[in-house]
Amino acid sequence: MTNPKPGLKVALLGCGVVGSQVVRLLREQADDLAARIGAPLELAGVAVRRPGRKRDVDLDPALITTDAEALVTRDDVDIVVEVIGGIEPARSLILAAMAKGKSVVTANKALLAEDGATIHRAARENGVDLYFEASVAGAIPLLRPLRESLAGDRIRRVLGIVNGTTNYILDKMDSTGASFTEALEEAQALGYAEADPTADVEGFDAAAKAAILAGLAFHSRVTAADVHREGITEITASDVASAKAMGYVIKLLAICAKTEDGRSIGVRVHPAMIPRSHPLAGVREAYNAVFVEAESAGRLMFYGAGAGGAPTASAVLGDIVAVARNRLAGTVGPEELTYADLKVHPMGETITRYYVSLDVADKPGVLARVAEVFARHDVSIQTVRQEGRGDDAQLVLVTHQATDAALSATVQDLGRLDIVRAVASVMRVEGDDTP
Ligand SMILES: NC(=O)C1=CN([C@@H]2O[C@H](COP(=O)(O)OP(=O)(O)OC[C@H]3O[C@@H](n4cnc5c(N)ncnc54)[C@H](O)[C@@H]3O)[C@@H](O)[C@H]2O)C=CC1
Ligand SMILES: N[C@@H](CC=O)C(=O)O
Ligand code: NA
Repeated sequence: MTNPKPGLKVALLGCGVVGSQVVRLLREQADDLAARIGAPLELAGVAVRRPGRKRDVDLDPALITTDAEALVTRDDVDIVVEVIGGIEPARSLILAAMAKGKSVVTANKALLAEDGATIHRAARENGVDLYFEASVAGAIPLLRPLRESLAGDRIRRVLGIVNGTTNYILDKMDSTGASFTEALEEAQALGYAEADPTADVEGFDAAAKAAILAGLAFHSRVTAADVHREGITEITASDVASAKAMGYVIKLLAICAKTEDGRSIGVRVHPAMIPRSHPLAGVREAYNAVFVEAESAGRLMFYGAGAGGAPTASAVLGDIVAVARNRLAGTVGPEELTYADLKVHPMGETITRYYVSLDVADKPGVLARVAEVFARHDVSIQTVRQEGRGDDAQLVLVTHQATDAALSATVQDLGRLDIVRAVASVMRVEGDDTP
């Protein structure tokens, strides 16, 4: 095959789980990529931290460098692919590359959620591309559909499972009755969770993704600090069993929603019970799935692998092809739009439902006193289930919709009642309105 145009040179930053698969795919699919782009791609260099390390891919020693800054500013480099992760030196390297006119592809959700403003501004000012499909829900085409395919619609809500590790843990707890610790150990043994899994299990990874999704969906600036975040470390086998008994399953959800009046948005990540009939309930193991609800398109669901070297590299390669085509055409893709400038409202204003499990004294009048606390805060109860256990009983209540502030004030007051031995568990209930 002859290629009519000169090749485009790609500099790769980081050669770990994702980077090594990017190298493999660039190599294995070189002819297809050249045909699709209209010019060949050439790996100009690979910046690594430890050159001697054994990797999943063989690298020509001549391509390896530890001087990432020199690589990204080299005159012959067209596209920089950043798969190092973290804030620094990733941010400085991306900015240095853009200042030299290179387009950038990154999978770095942490950086985009913390300081996306700086990176997007640099792309705009330097007239270069910034593509980041791999940063949210790995292989799943999600950001490009939001930025491009749905550019003619109005998005109301984005709701999904965007962290594979926590979905694997919750799925194992649900299907085998395992404890959180047992399920986490399994996830680590299978390589889903990091040795330090804090970013996954405490919800930081999902919160960064929620910030990116909300920004794109609602054309507003949203950072990780704006996202209400709760992880899954407190979920017990007994919570999972109670959810099951009531026809629910517990999932870590990312929810980005515009208020009814369209004046603000809520962005939150927390575990929630969803009905077992909900499509997200069937998302098993480490898979991700995201619902997008738009005014004209209605409900759309995106499903697939949210993590892993090859799946994530697939999204990176898709971005490289798009950026390469843009460069050959002398253009750039759509830039970040924050014209709507919607503010993120506090969690207390969010409308949601609660599941509340109380250990109470098993004597007459208990239910009435508990119901009075709900009524005092104007929270209506949808269902009550009571199980006697000798002197004690367990009372399980599910509410109708109310503000999160009213619900949490209710729970606080319930804890003060002398007949309540313990507030055993509290969880939000979501998805009853989504088929
Ligand atoms: N692994 C996955 O499933 C997914 C990862 N991502 C994102 O992709 C990025 C890369 O993730 P992984 O490949 O999993 O991480 P990793 O830790 O396997 O690879 C990162 C590599 O960068 C190297 N590195 C660190 N500092 C460097 C420097 N200054 N110069 C050159 N190399 C340096 C590290 O030595 C390491 O080999 C992160 O932003 C991550 O959030 C996104 C979606 C899924
Ligand atoms: N740790 C993340 C990987 C991709 O973003 C996850 O488990 O989903
Ligand atoms: Na994606």
